[in-house]
Parts: sequence; C-alpha cells; structure tokens
Amino acid sequence: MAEPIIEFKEVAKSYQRGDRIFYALRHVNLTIHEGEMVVILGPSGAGKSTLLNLLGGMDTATEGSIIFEGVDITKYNDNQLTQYRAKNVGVVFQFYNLIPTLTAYENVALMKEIEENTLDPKKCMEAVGLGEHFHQFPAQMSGGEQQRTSIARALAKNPKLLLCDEPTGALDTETGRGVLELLQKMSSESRHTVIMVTHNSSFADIANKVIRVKNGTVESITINQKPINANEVSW
Ligand SMILES: Nc1ncnc2c1ncn2[C@@H]1O[C@H](COP(=O)(O)OP(=O)(O)OP(=O)(O)O)[C@@H](O)[C@H]1O
Repeated sequence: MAEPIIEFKEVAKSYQRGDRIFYALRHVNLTIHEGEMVVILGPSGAGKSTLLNLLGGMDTATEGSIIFEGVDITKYNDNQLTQYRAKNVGVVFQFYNLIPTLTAYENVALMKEIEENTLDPKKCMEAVGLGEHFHQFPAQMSGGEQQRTSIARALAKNPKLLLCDEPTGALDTETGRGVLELLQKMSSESRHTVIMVTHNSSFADIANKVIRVKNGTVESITINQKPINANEVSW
C-alpha cells in the first residue's frame, strides 16, 4: 500500500452568516494515498469545491488538521501555504483558464517563469497529445485541446496533487472521455495523485476512491478494487 499523501482529521470550514455560524464542511476525516485517482461526488452546494480548495491550500480550515506528507499544513502561515501550493499543487478548471493572447506552448511555458523546478513544457504538451498544437492560440483550439493544454500547464509544475474541478464539464462525451483517460493515466503511470470534483456519478467507476459529500459532510468513502478504464465510462 502506498503512503498516505494527505489526511484530514476532524476538518471544518465555517463562515459567519449574520449572527450564525454556517458550516460549508464539518467533521471531515479522510486519507488519500499517493498515486490514487479520487473522485469527489455530491450535489450542488454540498461542499465539494470547499474540500478541493482545502486540499490545494487555496483556502484554510477553521477547525481540525490537514496533514500533507506528515506535516500539518493548517499550522502554515501565508508564505508557507504559498510555497505548499507552488511546490505540490496543480489545478485544472472547468473552463480551462488559459491566457488568450498566448499560444498553447506559451501558456504551458509560463509556469517556468513563475515556479522553480518545472518540467520541460514541450514534453508536457507531448504527454497530453498536443505535439502538433504548439503554436495555436486558445481560440484556435477545440475545447478538448484547450483542456489538454490546461492539464499540460498543471503538469509542468510536476505537482504531487493534481486537482481538477469539473474538468469535463464543458466538453462533449467523447472529448470528455479522452480527458478522463489522460487523468487516469497520470495517476496510474506517473503516480500523480489525481483528485477530481464532479456532479457526474458515472465517474465513480473510474476512481480508486470515491468520496461522497452531502450537506457539508462526508457521507461515504468507498474503495473501488477494480476501477474501469476511462474509455469505457458512459454518461
Ligand atoms: N466564501 C464563502 N462565504 C460564505 N459561504 C460560502 C463561501 N464559499 C462557499 N460557501 C458556501 O458553502 C457551501 C458549499 O459550497 P461549495 O462551493 O463547496 O459547494 P459545491 O459542492 O462545490 O457546489 P457546486 O457543485 O454548486 O459548485 C455553499 O452553501 C456555499 O454557499
């Protein structure tokens, strides 16, 4: 069994709403192992994005501990949290978030300007099957190609955690399946820990671990002994 990469112990995230405290998440206990493909499922407003943001150090917990490789990141100050994100976390969004005035290659290569120890942008683009598209601007690419570019950009950081928020949400089934296959390959072959938030319960079948979130709590965590290949998933 691989080592746990991240653990949540009694984690909560609350907000003050008027004179009340509102919990976006509470009593969250979970363990994610290196190289796992994890799917976080749940209805709108359940707390999925909150969970993803806490995993990525993009938000801070109000209670509990988040242990990454043995260190409690809830104790980090802003600088340490920035370092945590820079070194360990890549994010893929539903609407790609590419810079429209840069080519696909430049969008990926931009990481070199911002982060240390990045991977060769050319190799990252080839890894996602975009070897032929270096010089195209986002507007000249299909949705699937843009999402592959945004995955290549996230991979250029060589992140331990690859966090994906509805990565197929703007894509048709066939193209979405290609993106899921790529993400599954990232976890099984390159040992990236891939954590994906989705509304789509069919994606549970491709994950090693499925975390179901409802009304701000983790309703269940299930392990798939035999995840199906992403090219077989239908929705
Ligand atoms: N900054 C904030 N201030 C106050 N409440 C917030 C804040 N961020 C999130 N919430 C609340 O926390 C709850 C969970 O939100 P979250 O975005 O995590 O849900 P979600 O499961 O990702 O939903 P969706 O699928 O619609 O994106 C919601 O009720 C939301 O209104």
